[in-house]
Amino acid sequence: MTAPDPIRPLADRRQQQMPAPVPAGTGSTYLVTGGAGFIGSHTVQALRARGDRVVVLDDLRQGHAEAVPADVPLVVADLADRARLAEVFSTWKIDAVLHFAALSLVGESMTDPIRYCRDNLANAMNLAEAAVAGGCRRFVLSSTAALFLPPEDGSPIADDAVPNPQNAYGESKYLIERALVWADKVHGLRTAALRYFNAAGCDPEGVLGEDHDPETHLIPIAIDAALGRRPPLAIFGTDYPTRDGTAIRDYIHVCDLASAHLAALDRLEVGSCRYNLGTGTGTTVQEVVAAVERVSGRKVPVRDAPRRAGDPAVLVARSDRFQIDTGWEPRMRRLDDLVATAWNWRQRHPDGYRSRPAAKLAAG
Ligand SMILES: NC(=O)c1ccc[n+]([C@@H]2O[C@H](COP(=O)([O-])OP(=O)(O)OC[C@H]3O[C@@H](n4cnc5c(N)ncnc54)[C@H](O)[C@@H]3O)[C@@H](O)[C@H]2O)c1
Ligand SMILES: O=c1ccn([C@@H]2O[C@H](COP(=O)(O)OP(=O)(O)O[C@H]3O[C@H](CO)[C@H](O)[C@H](O)[C@H]3O)[C@@H](O)[C@H]2O)c(=O)[nH]1
Repeated sequence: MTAPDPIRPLADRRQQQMPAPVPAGTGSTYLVTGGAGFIGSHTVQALRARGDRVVVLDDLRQGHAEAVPADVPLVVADLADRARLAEVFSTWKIDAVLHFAALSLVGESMTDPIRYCRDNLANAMNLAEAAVAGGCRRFVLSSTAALFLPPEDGSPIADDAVPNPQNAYGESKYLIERALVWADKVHGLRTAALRYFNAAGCDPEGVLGEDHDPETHLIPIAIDAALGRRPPLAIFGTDYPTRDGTAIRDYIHVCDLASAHLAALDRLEVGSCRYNLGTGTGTTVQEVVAAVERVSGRKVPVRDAPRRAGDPAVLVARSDRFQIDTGWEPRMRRLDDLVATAWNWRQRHPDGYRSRPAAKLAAG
């Protein structure tokens, strides 16, 4: 590569094969896989806000080029493509990898477990191999609460709880965590496995949001049901042993997860680690519905439905160790505030990223 090309307009970026290197500057360069997706794009925003250089790799199967800032190189590639990965690490000097790109739906993993275990593990290993060959020493893995069999009493799950996945998605992430232990022991690739609980909400400015096709996550579905943009919300399970019979999750704001990644990158200077990331507060499906109704001022039409395969009754995190070790803490603690950010995004982008004009995007 010679002199950097100017960043191309959005329409061209979807076809872009290998963008120009980031211009030289100070600070680190981070490779964010899945950086056009929900949590990845918010993390790119946080990295850029503190002045870091970022390269995004995403094949856009779920992600959106519009979610990647115009001046951030976007490599449109599948992690299965090892030659492209090697090219990325030879084009840029990558200081750390943040690995978000994965198959990540609990329900789908219970109908296609082999694909989940194979693709998630193989793609992560392709990436780790390219990182090691490229001299990269830090790797942050998007892991999950689905690693755990929740305690019967519904108490918060600590970082040192023994993993016991209840679905193939969780198993695939545990396989990656295990394999990366060996990448550290043998190759010195330090890894932070961040087990997020339920990521939710959106950028408070309403620039970035959650836009999946199909959407499976509770809060955006409840919002669209309130708006009459989809059928009534199916409540998966009303006979759980919880305060109102619906399942309990720990909803953590996506911007708090993004800031946790910045803290984890610093934490990796000390060595490999694994942490649970949540708020420590459990919320039922019914309580989420009530919050959407308060924030939107609209009724959320609902219907009772059977439990979804692989769904535990209660998943709540203990993340005090991460807070003690790094000083990080979740800032968006009120459910209504969190839901309001998702509502704000939907108001401003009724059709998701498609609502956003490309010209405006390229500018910011
Ligand atoms: N959303 C949650 O509540 C949650 C909770 C725990 C863990 N996680 C994990 O966090 C990560 C990000 O989740 P998300 O909700 O932002 O998902 P997302 O689907 O919005 O983002 C994932 C991105 O990765 C890309 N991608 C997927 N497979 C790819 C491949 N083979 N090659 C290149 N790009 C690929 C997609 O196009 C998408 O842009 C995932 O690894 C997920 O397992 C998410
Ligand atoms: O239409 C819906 C959608 C969801 N739910 C319920 O709402 C809760 C949250 O479901 P989501 O689909 O929003 O999120 P999950 O808990 O299934 O999974 C999310 O968090 C997990 C960790 O807790 C994983 O990491 C996963 O990647 C991520 O999608 C669950 O009890 C689910 O059964 C419904 O009742 N109806």
